[in-house]
Parts: sequence; structure tokens; C-alpha cells
Amino acid sequence: MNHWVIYLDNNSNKKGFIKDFQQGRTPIELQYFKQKTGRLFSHFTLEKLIDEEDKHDIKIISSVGQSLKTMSSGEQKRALLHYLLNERPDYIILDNPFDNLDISFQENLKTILVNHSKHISFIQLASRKEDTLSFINHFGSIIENNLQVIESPLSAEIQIPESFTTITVPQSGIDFINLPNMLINFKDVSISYGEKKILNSINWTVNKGDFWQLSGTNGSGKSTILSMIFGDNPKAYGQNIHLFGSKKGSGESVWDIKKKIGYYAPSMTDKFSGRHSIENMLISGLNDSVGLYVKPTAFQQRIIKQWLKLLDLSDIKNTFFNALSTGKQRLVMTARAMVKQPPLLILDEPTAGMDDDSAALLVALVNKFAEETDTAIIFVSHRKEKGLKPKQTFYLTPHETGSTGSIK
Ligand SMILES: Nc1ncnc2c1ncn2[C@@H]1O[C@H](COP(=O)(O)OP(=O)(O)OP(=O)(O)O)[C@@H](O)[C@H]1O
Repeated sequence: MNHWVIYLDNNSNKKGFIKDFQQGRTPIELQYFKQKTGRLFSHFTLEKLIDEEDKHDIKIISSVGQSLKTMSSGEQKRALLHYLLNERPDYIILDNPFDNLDISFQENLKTILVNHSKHISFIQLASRKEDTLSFINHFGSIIENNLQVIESPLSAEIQIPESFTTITVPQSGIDFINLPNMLINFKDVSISYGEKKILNSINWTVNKGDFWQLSGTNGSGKSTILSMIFGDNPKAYGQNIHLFGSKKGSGESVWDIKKKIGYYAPSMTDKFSGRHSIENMLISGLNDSVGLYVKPTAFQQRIIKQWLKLLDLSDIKNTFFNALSTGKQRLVMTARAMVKQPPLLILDEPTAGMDDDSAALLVALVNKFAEETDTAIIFVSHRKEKGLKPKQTFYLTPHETGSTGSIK
């Protein structure tokens, strides 16, 4: 069987490659797949299926009768994989298959793929070189729009710009006053969806300046916890949750809470589809706006100038955000969540889908921010992110009676 890994970097036109492939414009090196039936294991396929489930009010791929939309991201991937394997195609394109998966399912997925590699071909699109599947026998990479065949697997070489060591994190000029030391406190928090128990008696405190990694297997409740802090998950009301000194549901507005939090999850990038320059994107982080509605003060402009230097982006500060590579977009969005030095910074799987170099850069930025500021950080990631230096990990372990939390 022919199995390919195709490495992507942040300038690779992945969407174009997939589209061409699906429409029969197969690169010459991959003619083997031309007359064969293929399927795509990707978040694009998931989005389509979620849309169809919604439109027709049916459950297409779930074996447990739960709609795809309400499944956790890992559960969605498992369901999709089983659905596609059952269709018995000649080949499956695996678009960064390990993103969003917990470590035990990553191992599980590797075994499933090895077993099926005897009768199905796989084309693995990989942003992380360490993800290369063991049975791969052909190697390539997409440089912008072109496929290049290479001899053997690539390994990552990472360079962090000098500005990360020479420039300190700029002040924000914003004072968050009257904040207690204890920013977040969950006391005996238990959550269910109908019969399904999600969280069981969670006790967790986040203090000023803490650096937490929030971990746990797929579906263990990480997003549920975040939605009770940052979102307006109605399940949070009636629970013993204190945010920035006030009990959740005691009259504070969602906005009051949100302005004390810098938040970034990759899905947010879609909100910024307009034409905003990098510089304006960063300034908008100081004003909590999507676009730039208020003329920035001279002080704000100075702060952002420093940030641009730190990020090594001064030369391209007027470039439109949506023209940037995925890696640079993520870096800008992460910095945007940091610029006001909020009391709390939440990064929800920020490195999913990034190539090795950009992920290392983002991790270095987060470590630097943790060291030089008083902001408390919650970093959610399935990967043991190389080089990330959280001080503590809050780990969710699932049980029939709901996930319990432990500190590691
Ligand atoms: N509206 C809902 N109805 C039913 N079940 C739900 C709903 N929302 C979430 N769940 C379930 O709650 C559980 C926890 O989901 P959550 O998204 O918090 O997990 P997670 O730890 O973030 O997972 P992942 O790492 O896969 O993203 C999952 O089993 C999910 O299916």
C-alpha cells in the first residue's frame, strides 16, 4: 500500500491542495490515487456533517444518539473516524489527525490506523513532524501551492527571535483595581447534561500570577469549565463559583467578567474576517473591540509599537491580518489577548494545527508573559507542549459519576 505524509508549514495552501485532490486535479506524484475513492478526515468534513445534522434534524454519524454539535471536539473526531472507516474507501486523507485528541486516544488512533493501513491507503497532512505515522512510506511537503517529494521524514528546527530575550513585555497602562488574590474559585461544582454527569465536585482555585495547564481526556469537561468562567453557560448559576471576588450570578454582567479576561481559542480567528492591519488588531486588544472604532491614544500607540518589536512584526505592521499565515495569525491573536495585561489569560488549545516553528514561538511567548507579568494563565492543551512551563496542572479524570479534578 502507498502511504504518504505531506508536511505543511504556515505558508502551505492546504485548502487548495485538498480541493484540487477532491476535484480530481491530483498532483503527478500522487497519480496512484487518481481513480480511487477517497474520504477526508478533517474539521471541514465535521463542519459539513454538523450542518447536515442541523438542517435535517437527524443524527448521521453518532452511535450513541448524541448530536455531533454537542460532542466534545475529541468525541467528534472519534465518531468521524469510525464513520469514514465503515465506508471502506480506497484511501483517507488525514488532516492533522492528532489535533484535539488526548494522549490515550492518540495512541489508540495510531493502532487503528496501523491495522487499517493493510487495506486502506492514508495521506497524512502533518503540521507537526513528530506526528509522522510509523507505516508511512512516501514523504512530501507542500511549499505554498506545490507538492515536493522528499527522501525521508523531516525533523523540526526551531529558532526563537532575539527580540524575545532582549525586549520585555510592555506595560498596558490599564489598572484592574480591587481584585482579590483569589481570582477564580470553584467549590464542589457538579454539572450534568440530563442523565449524563460531566463534573463531580470540582474544587479549584486560581490565584494572581498562577500558570496552570488544564488537562484531561477528550470529553472530560475542560471546555465546560472554561464556559463557566468566560462564557455564559447557564449551568454555572446556582453553583458555588466565585470570579474575581463576586459569586457567579450575583448581579455582575458577563461583560464585567469578560473585560478582566484575555481569551484566545483558534476558532475566534473567524470573527476577524474584515480588513484589519496587524497593528490595529493589537490596538483593538487594548479596547476589547473587534475593529478599531476609537482613535488610539499616543500612549496606546507606543505600547503597540513595543509589542510589534517584541513579536518581530514591525516591518509588516500594516499587513492585513487575513493575509497572514496561520502561525502568524495565532501569534497576533495570542498577543492581542495579552496586550492589556488582564488579570486572567485563557488560551484554549492555541497550538492546534500549528507547525512546529510557530508552536514553539507561541509557547516561548506564553512562558515569557508568565515570567514577566502578574497575569494568571490557564493553558488548555492535549499535547505535552514541548517547552511550556506551567507551574501546576489541573487534571480532569472522567468517571461514570462525572469527572473529578486533581492537581499535578
Ligand atoms: N449540550 C450538551 N448536551 C449533551 N452533552 C454535552 C453538551 N455539551 C457538552 N456535553 C458533553 O459534556 C462532556 C464534556 O464536554 P467538554 O467539551 O467540556 O469536554 P472537553 O474536555 O473540553 O473535551 P475535548 O478535549 O474533546 O474538547 C462531553 O462528553 C460532551 O459530549
